[in-house]
Amino acid sequence: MNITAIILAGGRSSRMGSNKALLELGGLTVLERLIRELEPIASRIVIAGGERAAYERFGQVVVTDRYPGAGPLAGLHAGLESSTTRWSLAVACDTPFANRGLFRALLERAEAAEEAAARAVDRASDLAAGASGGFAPTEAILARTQERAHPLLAAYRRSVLPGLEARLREGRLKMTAWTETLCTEYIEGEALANASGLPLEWCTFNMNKPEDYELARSWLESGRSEG
Ligand SMILES: Nc1nc2c(ncn2[C@@H]2O[C@H](COP(=O)(O)OP(=O)(O)OP(=O)(O)O)[C@@H](O)[C@H]2O)c(=O)[nH]1
Repeated sequence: MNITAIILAGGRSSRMGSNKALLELGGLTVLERLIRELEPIASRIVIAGGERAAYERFGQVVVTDRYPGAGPLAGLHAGLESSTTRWSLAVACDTPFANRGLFRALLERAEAAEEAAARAVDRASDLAAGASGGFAPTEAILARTQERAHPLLAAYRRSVLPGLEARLREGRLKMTAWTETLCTEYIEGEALANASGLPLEWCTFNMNKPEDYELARSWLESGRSEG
């Protein structure tokens, strides 16, 4: 199944004090690391948000938020709007260790969800007209660790777009409040660690503050983070 990858790279990076997407780790910017990991998985990579000029050199599609200042939900919206595939991966530009193993696991779950949806449609057409069998297709697959679900290490079905846009119009911008309304599956615990080949704490690690960046650098230097 073809899948689009959306890297969210807008926002203010106010806690970091400089653009998180362009922080360097192991000789590459975080954005380049993510692109390298996504290229074998995704048919198209979209960088959502931020200043177009800052990202054009990476050779990917760059899209602008249609709801500027509305945060990650607006970035996901811009990316999904430009996506031409039924499912899209979404990843934050501040998760430096998200890797192809994790992305492949999300893609495989999306494929399984799509097959289940297709089977349900077949079953419904065998039943009396109008009967749906009560099946609700999976619309989102999220990584989840003990502390929380990670809506920006996830896959989304394009069908979430109208609901997402409605929330943006209403100014309801909290991402987890929105994902809780979706029909969601999770990849968690050992499955996450196995897929990534990384310690669990690294899989979803994101860098918000300078000390997080320092920690990521020290992990990388210790040689433990290369999968
Ligand atoms: N396209 C887009 N992406 C965003 C926006 N706000 C945040 N993001 C992205 O969403 C992810 C999570 O961002 P946050 O850490 O919540 O916010 P931030 O603005 O990057 O950082 P802070 O200013 O420190 O809160 C990162 O990948 C950001 O680049 C936005 O308004 N538009």
